[in-house]
Amino acid sequence: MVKHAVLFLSFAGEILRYNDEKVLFLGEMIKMPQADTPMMQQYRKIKAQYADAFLFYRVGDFYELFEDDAVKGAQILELTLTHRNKNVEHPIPMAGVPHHAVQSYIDTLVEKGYKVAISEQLEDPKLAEGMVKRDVIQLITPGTMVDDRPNHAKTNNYLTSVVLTSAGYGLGYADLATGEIETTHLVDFDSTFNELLSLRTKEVVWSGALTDQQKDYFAKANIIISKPFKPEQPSSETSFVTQNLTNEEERLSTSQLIDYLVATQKRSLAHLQIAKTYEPSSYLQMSHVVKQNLELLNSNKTQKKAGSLYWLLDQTKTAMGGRLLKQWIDRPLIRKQDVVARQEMVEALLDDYFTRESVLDALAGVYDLERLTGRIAFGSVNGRELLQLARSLKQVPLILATLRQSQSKTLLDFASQLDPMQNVAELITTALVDDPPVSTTDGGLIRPGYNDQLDRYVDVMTNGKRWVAELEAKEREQTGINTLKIGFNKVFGYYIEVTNANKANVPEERYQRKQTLTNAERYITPELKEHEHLILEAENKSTDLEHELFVKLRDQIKQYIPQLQKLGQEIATLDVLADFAVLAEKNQYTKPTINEKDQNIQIVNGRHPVVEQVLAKRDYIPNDVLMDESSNIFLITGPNMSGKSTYMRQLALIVVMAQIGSFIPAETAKLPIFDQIFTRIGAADDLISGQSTFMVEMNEANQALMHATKKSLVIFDEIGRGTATYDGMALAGAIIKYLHNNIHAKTMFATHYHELTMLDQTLTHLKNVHVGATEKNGELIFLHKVLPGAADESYGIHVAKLAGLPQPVLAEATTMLHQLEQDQHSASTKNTEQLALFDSEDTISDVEKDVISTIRSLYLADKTPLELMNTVSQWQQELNNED
Ligand SMILES: Nc1ncnc2c1ncn2[C@@H]1O[C@H](COP(=O)(O)OP(=O)(O)OP(=O)(O)O)[C@@H](O)[C@H]1O
Repeated sequence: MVKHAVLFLSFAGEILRYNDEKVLFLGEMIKMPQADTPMMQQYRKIKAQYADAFLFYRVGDFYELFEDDAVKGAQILELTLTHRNKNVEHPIPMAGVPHHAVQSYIDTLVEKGYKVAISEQLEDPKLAEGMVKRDVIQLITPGTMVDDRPNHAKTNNYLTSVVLTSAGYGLGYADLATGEIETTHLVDFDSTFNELLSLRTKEVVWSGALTDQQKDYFAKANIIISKPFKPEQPSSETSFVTQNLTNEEERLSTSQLIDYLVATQKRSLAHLQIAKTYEPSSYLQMSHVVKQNLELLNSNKTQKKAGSLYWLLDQTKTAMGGRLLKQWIDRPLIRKQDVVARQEMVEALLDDYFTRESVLDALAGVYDLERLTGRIAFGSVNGRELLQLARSLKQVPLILATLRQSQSKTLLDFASQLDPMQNVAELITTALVDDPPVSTTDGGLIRPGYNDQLDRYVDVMTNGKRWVAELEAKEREQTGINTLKIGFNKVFGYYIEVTNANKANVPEERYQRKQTLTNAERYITPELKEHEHLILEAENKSTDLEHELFVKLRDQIKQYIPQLQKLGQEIATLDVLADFAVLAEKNQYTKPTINEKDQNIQIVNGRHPVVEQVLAKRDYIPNDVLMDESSNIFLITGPNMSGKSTYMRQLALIVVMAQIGSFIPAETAKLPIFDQIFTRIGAADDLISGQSTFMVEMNEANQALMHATKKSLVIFDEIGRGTATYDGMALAGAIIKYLHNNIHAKTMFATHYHELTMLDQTLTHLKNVHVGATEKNGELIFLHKVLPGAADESYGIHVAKLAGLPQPVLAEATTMLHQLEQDQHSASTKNTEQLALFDSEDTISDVEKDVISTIRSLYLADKTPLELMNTVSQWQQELNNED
């Protein structure tokens, strides 16, 4: 009995869940072997087209997952895994989510790198004959997810697309939320992959083959690779977006990108913009690793925004400004006039307190115009969001009026480009009420007076409701029942309700009993039903009409998408520049003078922008950076923790800030324009390529040696640490010499190898500097001041003391240090001689040259081990004879 009850309950559950399906069909489903039900056949047919996605299959009020999707989905989403018809031999696993909560489940899956295909019922199940038609209405993937959560608003989500032709790689990317599209062409896989990392893409549409190693790189970088969709005919969107592209790789990759968007989105994409081309070399180039090392967007430790340059700089008022600032940090400028144009705006806003404050106030009222245009294009915008658009547009005249009052030509010029688009604001505010509901289909959206027909319906409804209120009063009087009331519900419509206590006074001849409750009876009368009909009809018609009017309004605004996007970009620019002005004032930043004639750096009292915020400001010790031709390379020594890294990073961050147009943390500064920044900083292993620390170190050094120019900035922190001391020192020395003789890039090189400080005797453009520290009563005091010359002592033991190592260990280390210093005195003299070799190939004797050339030409496979030993012994003799 109990078993039967349980069975019944489980069927009842299914019936409830499928209450939108035909009952007859339900019966069929339960009786038939599951694999053969028409529904499962339909499911499988759809699933076959979306094999790499979770298929969310709509059944009534639920989205169901079946079979493998159900098993995997239940685990990831923590859903209860059930089975369809547990009695058959192979019950089908299933798991479901209620339709109203589906978004959070989709977000979770997509964030984890999966794709989700949404299969909807395409007809009303009540009207459908037989099987309800279903199909996928959208494929949501990591690169096409439009994340509307507020804390994601300042982040672009770029879908990328790559093609490979005989001429090289084409790369296109789009942010579906805002419609921005850019494209470029690149020569090799490495630079393409680096660009993908810089874009922080989660999904790349890739045509062509990939090696296992390349696939591995993508997997480690959490980038999923999707196959392109190849349409039979180019879509209108593709033709529109690619209309200006002449380069073949750029055109192909962008077409592939848009084809993918069209195929997955299956909805209007009217907000997609005409693709812009860009050259990575038109910006200050930094590899993804360099950006990470410099903590431009995320802190190295936490991988979060806090502690990064972006974190420091981002006080923008709008999400659009936040996204633009990120893009600027990713791509600093390299043309002086572009930097100066931004600086002029910052200066104008900084100098004019009134203008700045009024602009900031107005910006605070501006919503995300770019993303709103996306929602308008998709057709998913609601009344509240259209009003957000209108309210944002109403801020533009305020901004304009403020800018126009200013004395600054730069601000006046900026104002002259702004189109306030008040016609769009008017369209919206005349059509919509002040506080519309979220839904666009339930009425309550349109302002009275906007449409005559709608006003007439509203009249009927209000009159009808007034009539009902009057009827209630009249019935109370006639029956003498004071508690009589007229109510409404969706099932019974209007009814008269009388409590049980007053039942006896009901005029049975007029009232018709409709429903019995525990405490009351409900009645209807013919005249009440007649008015109900009128009211409901007007209500139905008015909600339909309101929706129709709303869609018309939305379509009207759709025509203005390009202008709205342009305005969004201009407001974002103003937002970031006003932000720079605010920071300049708050943090006492100064405008750097950009020099084009030479590569000299003159920073007086510079500060590290992030470290100075973290420390109490008065604790930060400013430092100069004065580098000219005669001092292209700074060799920096000093104890651990003294501030070597901070000093070097300070320069790199100041360069980035200057080239995005921001003012910088210094008293005064003259800076050249840098073309590239290279870094080797810290011991952060390269997680993506899985290389060892030393290999990463050498690779990064190699990037600089191969690609740096006179105009580049090279920051090397303790190169050579990852291998044996002399090995490392020799490599470090050779690298410095190569940079010095062949590249002439501005270089900062921090090292613990004291022996390297000798290089200043032979390398004329190298300058030793050290970060000062002093001892007081046996304690180490960091001065954090960068001073000329090399540091003369290693303070390792003092740092160990600061770290709290036990006293006996410190005492023992001190004794051993003295011992080693004595023992190694002669050895170090020899090392110095060895190092001198870097600069003295000429001092190699003829015998040594002979030995070297024999080693070079020796073909090892020809020799037995014994012969080799004899050869080596002969060399030894020759060399020793020479000594
Ligand atoms: N100019 C400065 N003024 C004040 N404090 C500073 C300054 N420079 C560095 N510091 C402080 O010293 C700490 C250590 O600095 P940093 O990491 O640059 O030292 P380092 O010499 O590179 O050390 P290591 O050789 O161990 O890598 C910083 O976290 C910061 O708190």
